[in-house]
Amino acid sequence: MTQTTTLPPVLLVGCGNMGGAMLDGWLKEGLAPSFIIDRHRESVPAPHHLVRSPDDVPDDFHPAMIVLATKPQKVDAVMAAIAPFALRAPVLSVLAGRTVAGLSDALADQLPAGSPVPVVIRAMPNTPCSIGQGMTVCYAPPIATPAQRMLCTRLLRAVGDVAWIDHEDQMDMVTAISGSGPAYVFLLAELMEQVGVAGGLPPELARQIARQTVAGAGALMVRSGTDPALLRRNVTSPGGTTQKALEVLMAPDAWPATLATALKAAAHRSRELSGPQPVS
Ligand SMILES: NC(=O)C1=CN([C@@H]2O[C@H](COP(=O)(O)OP(=O)(O)OC[C@H]3O[C@@H](n4cnc5c(N)ncnc54)[C@H](O)[C@@H]3O)[C@@H](O)[C@H]2O)C=CC1
Ligand SMILES: O=C(O)[C@@H]1CCC=N1
Repeated sequence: MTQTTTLPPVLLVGCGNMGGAMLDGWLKEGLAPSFIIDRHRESVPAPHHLVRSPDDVPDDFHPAMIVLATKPQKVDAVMAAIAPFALRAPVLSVLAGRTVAGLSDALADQLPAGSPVPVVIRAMPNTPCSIGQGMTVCYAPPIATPAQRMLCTRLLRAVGDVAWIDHEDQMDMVTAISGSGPAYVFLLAELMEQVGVAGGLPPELARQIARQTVAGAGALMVRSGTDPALLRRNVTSPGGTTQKALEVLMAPDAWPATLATALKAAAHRSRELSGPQPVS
């Protein structure tokens, strides 16, 4: 029998691709009545409430967690309105780049002098959260309490795996790997399909074999618990077809160099996003 978890209420600010993926996962697990603030989303299922602005959230709503999931460049617009809620509940930010100190200062600037310091916890999830297969890495500053960290783990564990880091600067490389990573895997499926079609396969067949190969390989890695290097060797017959392809892909100036360059570019962009954002 499946046990239904009831997750505590959240105030979700921004419900696009990532906020929506987390919400999808939380809804499947049983989320207590929550408020979702988004300008574009059309509906959320009852008993949850969709509003267009933080000003539309009733003062007597007491979320267990405020989850920030707007674009990093758009979050400043909501800081003033969510600051009062940040006095009652910790803020969980999934924004790429934006640091705990930067977000905490931005919130504190909106509060009366002498107010308690808002607690901001940073997380980097990914879109497979929507099916409970996410990977989220979290960082909490020393002022966050064990209970607040546990609450983050509980919410994020409901939508996938969770890991914690002690050094916030590691979040840039985490973002490059697991935050952006699903896009690289989807690109692999896209490219294999395109090469298949260019090589003369019927498009439907090329699509089927590319997608199922990516899905099946990921599932095998997880379910077997086997090291991916061994799984790769298990496919590679000496003198066979795979070896020929891997000699191309694993050449030092091929995938090892390309992936390193790509991940460094993503991590660099994450660091850039921590700085002042242009007004848009
Ligand atoms: N898309 C992804 O795979 C991941 C995204 N993130 C982070 O999640 C955040 C959101 O990214 P996406 O979901 O991809 O963007 P998105 O553009 O799909 O979603 C952002 C949502 O915020 C809403 N929004 C914008 N301004 C608002 C405001 N003032 N008040 C209320 N809602 C507002 C928009 O209507 C939109 O639905 C970003 O900070 C990103 O760095 C983190 C991990 C993975
Ligand atoms: O592309 C981005 O900036 C966000 C962060 C990780 C995934 N999407």
